Amino acid sequence: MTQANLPAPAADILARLADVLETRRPQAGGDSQTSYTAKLLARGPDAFLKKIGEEATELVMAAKDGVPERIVSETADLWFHCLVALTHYGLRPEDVLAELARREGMSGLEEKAARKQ
Ligand SMILES: N=c1c2ncn([C@@H]3O[C@H](COP(=O)(O)OP(=O)(O)OP(=O)(O)O)[C@@H](O)[C@H]3O)c2ncn1[C@@H]1O[C@H](COP(=O)(O)O)[C@@H](O)[C@H]1O
Repeated sequence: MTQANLPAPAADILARLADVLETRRPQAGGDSQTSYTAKLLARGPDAFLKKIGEEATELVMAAKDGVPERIVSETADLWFHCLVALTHYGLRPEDVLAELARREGMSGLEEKAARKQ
């Protein structure tokens, strides 16, 4: 899907998904019987952190195979589980987007060199 075909600005999609995930928290009454996210959040960090590891590995395998559809699908799975983790820790995709915005235009090589000083 190209940028032009996206149904809404990407940040809106992430924010809307995060809004849904917040309703799945145990404190918000998330129901493990009807929601995958609620089940994952109720099981605690070990459960969703393990999923992040699995999805990252699946993305690596998809990338090695070089099939674009699978790379996109596995990346979506990985992003979703990262959003579940952010939800647990009371963070939002906007926090990550702000960090990426802060880094915009900053060379990765310069940033790494600055870290060493
Ligand atoms: N974007 C997603 C999303 N991406 C992936 N997944 C789920 O992530 C799970 C993990 O994928 P796997 O390939 O590992 O499948 P699996 O072997 O069945 O997983 P496990 O049983 O081993 O955990 C699958 O059940 C997928 O359906 C998602 N589940 C939900 N969402 C979004 O979250 C919203 C809320 O979902 P619920 O909380 O389930 O209502 C949905 O409306 C969607 O917008």
